[in-house]
Amino acid sequence: MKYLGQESDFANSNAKTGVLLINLGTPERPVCPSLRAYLAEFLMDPRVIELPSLLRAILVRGIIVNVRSHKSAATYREIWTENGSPLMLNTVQLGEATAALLDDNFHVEVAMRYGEPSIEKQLSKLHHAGVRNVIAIPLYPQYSGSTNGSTFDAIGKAFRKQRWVPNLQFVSDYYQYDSYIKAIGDSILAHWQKHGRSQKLIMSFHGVPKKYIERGDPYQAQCEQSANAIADHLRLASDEWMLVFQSRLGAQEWLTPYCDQTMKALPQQGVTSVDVICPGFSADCLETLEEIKGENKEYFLKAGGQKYNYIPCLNDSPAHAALMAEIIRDHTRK
Ligand SMILES: C=CC1=C(C)c2cc3[nH]c(cc4nc(cc5[nH]c(cc1n2)c(C)c5CCC(=O)O)C(CCC(=O)O)=C4C)c(C)c3C=C
Ligand SMILES: [Fe+2]
Ligand SMILES: [Fe+2]
Repeated sequence: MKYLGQESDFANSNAKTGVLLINLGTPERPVCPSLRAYLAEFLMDPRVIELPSLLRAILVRGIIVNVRSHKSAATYREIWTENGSPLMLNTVQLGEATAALLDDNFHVEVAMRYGEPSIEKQLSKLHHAGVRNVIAIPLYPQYSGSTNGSTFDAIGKAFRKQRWVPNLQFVSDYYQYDSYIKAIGDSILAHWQKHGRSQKLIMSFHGVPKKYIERGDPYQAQCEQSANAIADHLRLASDEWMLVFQSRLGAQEWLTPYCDQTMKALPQQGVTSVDVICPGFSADCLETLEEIKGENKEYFLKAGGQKYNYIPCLNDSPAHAALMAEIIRDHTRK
């Protein structure tokens, strides 16, 4: 049969709202074969690497997957916990904390854009629970085609298989929510109260190739607005904070200033203590724990820096769950 569905769907259908919290994904295990599968699925997404498909296949399957899987598996092993990948654990816990704030009219599931649990599988779970209204929240506060746009593609692809497509509210971004800015700002204040304050606050966002912005991706502008709002919330002067972009891949130009170059340069400019936060990541993961908390700390200290404090993501904190619940209520069909 071309479309999925059955007659009992009528009897099962109910007024419940299904919520899907969607994060990027993570390899199944921190070993080379899992990394190969994960990186191939992720990087073959045309939204992530914008190249003609044949060129992308040559680059990804022929080069990146082969070159990167081994090293990437080793870095994942450094952050892996006995319960699995931090990104997965933190996201599942955020889902549970969010569900606890909602009443029985809501059914919350967590999905991953790449790997498991897949968007298709989790949407079908909601369908079997009788849900006729779905709110999908990609867990990236700032919109980029490479993340939020790609998540939308996967939802559309899954619905293309269903006979009875539900109502869908897709949350394109949520960087403008006061509760988001306040949650990040307050987590920085709490960190300062406990550990003291450094000379500069560094806000590091995942980068994207510069040409994506030139082609109309609003990501950079949304990161800048978020960082400015967080700095305003903390009443910081312009020389007390800085926005940087991390995680670039390949030879082309990505958004600047680059995080790694900044960390290597700051001590020479007289900045020897920094607090670093990643406001664009909803859950701690490889990119925050290994790259920011580990690798960039090393660059900074090696360059003469003395104090480098990493401030964790919002993860399953009460303020983060409350933010999710607020977004869900705002997008619930009246
Ligand atoms: C061209 C490549 C990439 C683009 C564009 C990109 C955008 C992008 N990614 C995130 C969030 C995350 N990325 C993560 C890992 C990761 N990202 C890339 C490449 C691109 N990302 C790679 C190759 C990897 C894998 C890790 C590695 O081998 O280094 C993760 C962490 C996943 C985890 O399991 O912990 C997140 C989260 C955003 C927000 C973004 C654009 C805005
Ligand atoms: Fe990424
Ligand atoms: Fe990275």
